[in-house]
Amino acid sequence: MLLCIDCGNTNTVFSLWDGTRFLGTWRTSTEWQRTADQYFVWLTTLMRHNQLEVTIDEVIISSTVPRVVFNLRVLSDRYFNCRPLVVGKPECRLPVNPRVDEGTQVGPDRLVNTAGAFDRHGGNLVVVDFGTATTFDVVDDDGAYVGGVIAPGVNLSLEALHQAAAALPHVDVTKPQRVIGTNTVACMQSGIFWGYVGLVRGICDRIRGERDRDMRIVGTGGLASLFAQGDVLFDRIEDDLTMHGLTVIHQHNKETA
Ligand SMILES: Nc1ncnc2c1ncn2[C@@H]1O[C@H](COP(=O)(O)OP(=O)(O)OP(=O)(O)O)[C@@H](O)[C@H]1O
Ligand SMILES: CC(C)(CO)[C@@H](O)C(=O)NCCC(=O)O
Ligand SMILES: [K+]
Repeated sequence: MLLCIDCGNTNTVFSLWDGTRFLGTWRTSTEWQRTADQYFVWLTTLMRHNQLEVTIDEVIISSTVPRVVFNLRVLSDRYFNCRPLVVGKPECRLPVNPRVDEGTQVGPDRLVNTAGAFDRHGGNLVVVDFGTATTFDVVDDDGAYVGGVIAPGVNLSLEALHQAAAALPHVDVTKPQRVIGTNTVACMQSGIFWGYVGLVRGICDRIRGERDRDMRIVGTGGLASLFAQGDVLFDRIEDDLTMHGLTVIHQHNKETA
């Protein structure tokens, strides 16, 4: 059984892949101090809760936080008796290598999203991922990551507004009924919601223009479906895109071993 670990700057997601489907997905906050023993107790408790009595013998990790990889390696080694495949490390082969400026370390989550989206939809895609940052990954017709856009994440922007301005409260992201807010919270929600709808629309239009061809847009991450309520932003929304990408890269490494 394969354990896929997607570690972002805010959250770390674990999914169990039996070769055909995901048996379970569990989320925890990303903390580099968390030990292998803590991960194991947490994971086995949840697996037992879901009546999953399976043996994990393979692990793949994508981490945008380098520090957490150490304890996840210890987890794999100590409890699952295997060496994990770590996306972005030289020993982890990608289906297609990225084409970016020399010396650029592309975020592993973006490489994984690229592999997952290309596997499902073929080339000429833009993957929009609403995580800690809002990222746009441009996928060429051969499946190569060829660059993209990094914008501040939605929750990060809201938090920054609250932190920087004494009179602005903490607000949740929702779709406001109107653009013109008549109270502080409504004004902030409008700025975030319609602001990000415009940001996504504008950037995707410009990417299409710059590439001079049609590009299909795939949305992923917790907030994709919320922003899709504001405009026709995506051709597809896929919540499991990163996890799917991890299984694709894992399979590729098995086949080319
Ligand atoms: N309406 C909402 N308002 C605020 N946050 C939301 C809402 N819906 C979903 N989310 C957030 O989206 C998150 C899931 O998004 P995702 O896993 O893509 O990114 P992340 O975990 O925040 O970032 P990263 O992957 O960079 O760690 C959840 O943690 C949840 O807090
Ligand atoms: C942009 C984030 C933070 C999004 O998770 C991550 O992909 C990352 O740390 N990237 C490194 C820089 C880059 O992708 O070009
Ligand atoms: K993510």
